[in-house]
Amino acid sequence: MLSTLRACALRRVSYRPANLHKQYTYIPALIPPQARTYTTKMQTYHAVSTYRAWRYSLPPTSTVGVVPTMGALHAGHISLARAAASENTHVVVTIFLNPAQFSPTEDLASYPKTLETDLKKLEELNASLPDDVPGRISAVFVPTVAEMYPAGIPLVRDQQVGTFVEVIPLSAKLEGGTRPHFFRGVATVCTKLFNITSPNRVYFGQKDVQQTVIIRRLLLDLQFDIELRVIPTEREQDGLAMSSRNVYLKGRRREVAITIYRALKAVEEMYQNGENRASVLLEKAREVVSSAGSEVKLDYVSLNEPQLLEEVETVEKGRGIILSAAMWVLPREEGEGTVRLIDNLILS
Ligand SMILES: Nc1ncnc2c1ncn2[C@@H]1O[C@H](COP(=O)(O)OP(=O)(O)OP(=O)(O)O)[C@@H](O)[C@H]1O
Ligand SMILES: CC(C)(CO)[C@@H](O)C(=O)[O-]
Ligand code: BAL
Repeated sequence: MLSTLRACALRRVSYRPANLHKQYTYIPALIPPQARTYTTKMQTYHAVSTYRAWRYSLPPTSTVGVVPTMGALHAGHISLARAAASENTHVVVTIFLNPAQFSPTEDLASYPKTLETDLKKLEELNASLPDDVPGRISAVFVPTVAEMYPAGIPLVRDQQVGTFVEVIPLSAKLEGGTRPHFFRGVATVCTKLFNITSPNRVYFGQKDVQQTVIIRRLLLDLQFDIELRVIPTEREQDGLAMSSRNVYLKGRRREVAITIYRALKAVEEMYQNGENRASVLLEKAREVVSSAGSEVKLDYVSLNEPQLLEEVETVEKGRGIILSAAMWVLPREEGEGTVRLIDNLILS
């Protein structure tokens, strides 16, 4: 097996589990020492042309793992970058607050922007990675809106011109019910980012589970030669999924935010105790959220299979059924906005 892997690495052929009928495991020694980049300084690129000049200068033995983000980095993003460093010679983090995935009534204007701290966190990660980790963050791609959308990008869909990517009907389900514009914006920007950054692998978080299902489909349908990695959700001590938007939650609102995770865990426990009817399981989640009072409101809770996101009536073992929910934390004081949280667990 080792020689097969080494041959794959040297020919820059993807090492796919399907080839080996085995679960993927990373073996650091397979990355040739000459392709390692410990001493490379992390560079920030704002233009597609300068990024590409760097990307095309890499030796063919290099592998590039890309972590797309909207910035305001937290431990969840860092775990994606760490995973990318563990199996690529170069990690590229993209930071782009993508207007196309926001509706005119959403929080594009107030979304946290912390570029300086973000870059510092990535430098710190680089410094903390042990020697046997083959990759480092070599590049941070921080494009301007004009660079990504040369024709401009008004938030009103009817006013948008240019090329857009839609993954149907997946994009209309779950999150798409409340955010119909959302996945068109995500699929479009990810297609652009993949074309620009030329990754071998891309890293997405389980927290945005529908996004991972859509990206998997997009990679397949548009024939991208890119492997998708889905990284487990990083959580706060009480279980709240880390999210850039958590900075909006202070005091009492932070306390009640945990309700979404409690609801999912209550369903998981019920399932583990033998209940597998979706209607009963989902009712349990609704009960947990409604008993938390009027400060939170459930948007949806759903049980879906992981390929087409079809709703299921019973949770069958071994299918990786997705239990997902979205919940609003309502304003308490003048000037506060509603905060929408999402979370999910896989019932396996
Ligand atoms: N808690 C987390 N654990 C693991 N990955 C995460 C976590 N939160 C976000 N990610 C992943 O990081 C990537 C970039 O996400 P993004 O920049 O939108 O951050 P976010 O915290 O999800 O922000 P938002 O508050 O807007 O939802 C996505 O693939 C996302 O799934
Ligand atoms: C994938 C992404 C960076 C596209 O803007 C965004 O949807 C996110 O951060 O999850
Ligand atoms: N990670 C999700 C990005 C968004 O809500 O726009």
